Amino acid sequence: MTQARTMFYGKGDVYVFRTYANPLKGLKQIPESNFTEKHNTIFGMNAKVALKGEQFLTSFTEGDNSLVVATDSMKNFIQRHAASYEGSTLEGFLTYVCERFLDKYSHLDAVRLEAQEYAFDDIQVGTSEGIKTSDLVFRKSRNEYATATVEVARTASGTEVVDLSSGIADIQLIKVSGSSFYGYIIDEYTTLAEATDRPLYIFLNIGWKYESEQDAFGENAANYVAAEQVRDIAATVFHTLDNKSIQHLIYHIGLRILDRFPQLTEVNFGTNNRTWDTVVEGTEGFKGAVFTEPRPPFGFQGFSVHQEDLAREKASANSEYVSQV
Ligand SMILES: O=c1[nH]c(=O)c2[nH]c(=O)[nH]c2[nH]1
Repeated sequence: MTQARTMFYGKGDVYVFRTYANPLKGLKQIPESNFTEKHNTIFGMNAKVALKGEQFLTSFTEGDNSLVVATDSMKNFIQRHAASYEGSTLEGFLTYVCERFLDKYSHLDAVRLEAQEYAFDDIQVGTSEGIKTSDLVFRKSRNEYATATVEVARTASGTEVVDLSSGIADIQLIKVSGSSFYGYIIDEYTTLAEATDRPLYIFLNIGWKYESEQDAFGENAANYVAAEQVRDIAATVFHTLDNKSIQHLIYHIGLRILDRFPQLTEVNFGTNNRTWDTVVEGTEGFKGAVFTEPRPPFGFQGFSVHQEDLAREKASANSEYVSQV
C-alpha cells in the first residue's frame, strides 16, 4: 500500500499589528452579550503559515531550492498584506493572504494559515470631559483570544476554501456555587467525594464552523460570530445552569451558541477541569470556604454539538434546554 506523503513547510510566530484596520460594525445583538462592534484600532495576531505543493518534493529529496519560497519571505508576505487588507475579521484576513500566496506562486497547491488574535483591551483615561475610553492608549490583554484556521487550495478553475474554522482559546471561568458532581461510579478505585456544590473552575477552548465561509469574512457583519459573543454566551450559561458536570455544561453552552447563530453548523469544545481543592469547608455559620489551586493531573473533555442536537432538543417535550437567558 502506498501511503500519502506528508509535505509542507512554513513559518510560525509571525507577529502582525495592523493599526486602524476597518471596524467590524453591525453584529447581531444577542441577549447574552453587549458586544456589537470591534473597532480594530489594533488588528493584532500571531500567525502561522504552511505552504503545500507537490513541486516541493525535490527540495526535500535533492536539496533543490529553485522553487523554495524562503520562510523568511513568507513572514514578510503576511505582514505586508496586512497593510492592504480592507476587511475586518481574522478569518477574512487569513483567507485573503492564502489567496494572494496562490496568485503569486503558481507552483503552490494549497496554503494553510492559522492565527491567534493578539488582543489589546480598551482602557479608561481622565479627560477634560471626565473619564472616557481612550482611542489612543490600549492595554495588552492577558485574557482569552480569538483564533482562526483557513486553508485555501488551488482548483481547476481558481481557488477554494477547503477548511475554515473559528474559535476562542484560553477562557478561564470560576463559578463559586451552583455546580455539582455526583452519581458517578463508586468502586474500589474511587477516592473522590461526591459534591452537591463545588467551586467549578474551568478552562475552555471553543471552536465553531460556518455553513457558508462567506459569513466569516465580516462583509455582512450581521452573520459574523464574534469570539467575544461566544465568550459571553459561555459565561451566561455557566451562570444559569445548575450544572452536573463539565460535560453537561458544555453541551448546553453549545446548544445556546447554535441557537443564537443558526449560520453555524458545529460548535466544539476542549475543556479542562481546574476545580479548586478545598482547605476549609463552609459550615452553617460560615458561608465562605477556603480553597487552593488544584494539583495535577487535570481532567479534560472533548465534545462537538451540532444543529441536529438543537433541533432534537427543541422537538422534545421533556428537554432541559432553555433558550432564554
Ligand atoms: O465535571 C467533571 N466531569 C468528570 O468527568 C469528572 N471526573 C472527576 O473526577 N471530576 C469531574 N468533573
